[in-house]
Amino acid sequence: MTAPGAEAMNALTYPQSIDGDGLSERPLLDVSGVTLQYKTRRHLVTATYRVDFQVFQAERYVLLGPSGCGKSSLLKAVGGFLQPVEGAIRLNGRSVTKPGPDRMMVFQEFDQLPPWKTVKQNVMFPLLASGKAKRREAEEKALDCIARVNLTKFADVHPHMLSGGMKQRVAIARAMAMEPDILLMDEPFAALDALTRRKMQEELLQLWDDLRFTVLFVTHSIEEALVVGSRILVLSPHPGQVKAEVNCDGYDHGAVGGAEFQALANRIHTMLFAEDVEGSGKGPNA
Ligand SMILES: Nc1ncnc2c1ncn2[C@@H]1O[C@H](COP(=O)(O)OP(=O)(O)OP(=O)(O)O)[C@@H](O)[C@H]1O
Repeated sequence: MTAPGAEAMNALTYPQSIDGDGLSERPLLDVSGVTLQYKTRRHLVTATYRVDFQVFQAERYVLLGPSGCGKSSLLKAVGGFLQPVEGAIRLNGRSVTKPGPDRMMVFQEFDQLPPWKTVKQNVMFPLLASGKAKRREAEEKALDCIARVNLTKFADVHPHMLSGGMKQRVAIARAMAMEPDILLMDEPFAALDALTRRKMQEELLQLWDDLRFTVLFVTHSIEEALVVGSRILVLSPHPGQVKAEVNCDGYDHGAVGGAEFQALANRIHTMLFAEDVEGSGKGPNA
């Protein structure tokens, strides 16, 4: 991976191709002009306003913004759990209208694993429930994914025997077993202590190096976004609008203390809280 220069931080640069072959590549995920709202009995809450972004195959794409800017709502919408009031979401050219096995979610809650199932049974469950695999094939796939996240020794134990980080790895293995087109991760490491969080970030990058999956990752940590991501969508505070897009491939934990990393982190910080929303010209009430 190559470290980007400061000029890599071009706002709203959507590459035609990420493999440099000069050919235009269709985005895997195309989010176009998406406004998301919640209707409560008393209020209409606009969570995001006309958000555009595209994710290409094998990208680690990060949604970054302050609390309440609609990151989770965007992820839910890509997951098919929330319908945009305007705009469109397409995966592989097909409109997203409901949840599907091509998009697997990993949440931050540790309780996402049913405690009465062993690690192996947890990983097998979506394969069996979706009809994607019969028992034998599901078991093989599950054991393979469990091995990839280094939990082979724990395949037959129940989740309460595992640390938070290990449970998170099981959740990732379970999602990966489904071979989704895109992995949706909603602040998956937010509840972990700093050391485990760092380890999990490294493990995710290692897994990505091995498997080159596509991931859409939500965080409100600038440092995490820079380390985990290959591109970052910077969102404004509530309601979330696109501020800029940042290319950040090549930063790892070793880069964190460096001047270049800090300069980029500072620029993103300034951008997050700047008044203007780039490329919009219109507010949510326009
Ligand atoms: N189910 C809901 N009903 C009503 N309003 C909601 C609901 N879920 C989210 N919101 C509102 O939508 C806005 C965006 O919320 P969302 O959770 O998507 O933001 P976020 O950027 O993920 O925040 P955080 O980083 O704190 O998780 C917030 O104002 C929130 O209060």
